Amino acid sequence: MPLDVYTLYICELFVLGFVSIIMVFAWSGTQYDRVLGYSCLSMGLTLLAVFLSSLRSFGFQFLPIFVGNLLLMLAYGMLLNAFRSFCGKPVRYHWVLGALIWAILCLFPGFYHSLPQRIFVCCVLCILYTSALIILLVRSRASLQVTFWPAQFLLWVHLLFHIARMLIDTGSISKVHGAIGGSTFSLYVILESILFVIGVTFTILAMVNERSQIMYKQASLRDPLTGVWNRRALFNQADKLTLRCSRSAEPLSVILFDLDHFKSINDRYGHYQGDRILLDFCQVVQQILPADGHFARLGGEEFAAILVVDEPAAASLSEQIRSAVLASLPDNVSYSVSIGYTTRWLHQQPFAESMVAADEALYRAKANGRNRVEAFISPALV
Ligand SMILES: Nc1nc2c(ncn2[C@@H]2O[C@H](COP(=O)(O)OP(=O)(O)OP(=O)(O)O)[C@@H](O)[C@H]2O)c(=O)[nH]1
Repeated sequence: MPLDVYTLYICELFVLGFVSIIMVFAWSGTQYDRVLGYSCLSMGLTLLAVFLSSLRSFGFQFLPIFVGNLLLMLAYGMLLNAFRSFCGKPVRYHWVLGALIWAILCLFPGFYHSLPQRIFVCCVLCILYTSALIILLVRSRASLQVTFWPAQFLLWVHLLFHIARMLIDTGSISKVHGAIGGSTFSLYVILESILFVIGVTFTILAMVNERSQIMYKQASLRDPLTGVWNRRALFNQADKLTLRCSRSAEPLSVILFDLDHFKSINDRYGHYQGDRILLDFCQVVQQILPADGHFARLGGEEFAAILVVDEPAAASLSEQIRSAVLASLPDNVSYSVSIGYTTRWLHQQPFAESMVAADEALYRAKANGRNRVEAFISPALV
């Protein structure tokens, strides 16, 4: 059974209306996320463009040809803005370029009255916009683990369709009134655009949802002030490292840090300065620790690191950190740190026991005058 252009038209208007409503609800539900905001505008403009295109069957020329396609280019521009916002890029003039080119070309009667030329330019602009969306998607690969490939697939199908249309659609006038573009190829254009609109709507919703989930997950594992891992993340990581070390018979070292007399620093210089010292301390430690070390803020002015290194390496790193902290004078404020560490080779014991041992060493560092490094001494050796 051949596809009927009028039925497809109604389907497209219905689908566009429906996805526009979904987008508006999703946009308000996400506290007016910019990506969804631009997507709403894109859907709304496409709906208007398709409606104006249907006026061709009532004998209109200017509204479907000039205004309809102009709105379609603006809709692509809004989609570009949505993807740029997703990448964290500012919205510039790019989104209006397609519409501008269309408006200028329509000033030439030769172009305005030539269906093949209009189809060719429309295809080129669609290909350019879709290519830009693909490039932006590749740039945001890091924040898209699940949605990346479906989104790529969708955009590549759209791109290839328009390349094929450029080669196949000769612009022969359709005998059926009301076809988008007015050519016999219009049936396929409407069909593809219905599928693209549905696909792009759910892809954008999935992209925004995935990004939020990653953000919330990151936030639940990071310390909001310093940006380093928090206690929960450290313990998650510790479980993995303990398993790895027990399999490979590698040593696991735990180092605990506690800034000295931090209360008096807060009292003397203020809480804001105290925060700056916490940030400085994290910077100093991260410059010294090996890249595969895990460093976290346990709370207040207490920090911990877990590393797959033996005792001499743990002692050397601790000493380096202690002296680097002393030499670092953020805003000319001097501060110091007490450090306790422990190293274990056999990992039958839970990780929490290593924490208790390192804490015991830290307690001795404080008791012995602060600004020093102490190792855990096993009771069997005392
Ligand atoms: N500026 C700032 N201060 C904090 C933060 N979290 C905890 N503190 C302060 O850290 C101080 C910790 O004080 P104490 O536990 O008495 O320890 P201390 O003064 O460092 O003394 P010792 O550990 O014995 O050397 C308290 O005054 C807390 O208010 C924070 O996020 N920012």
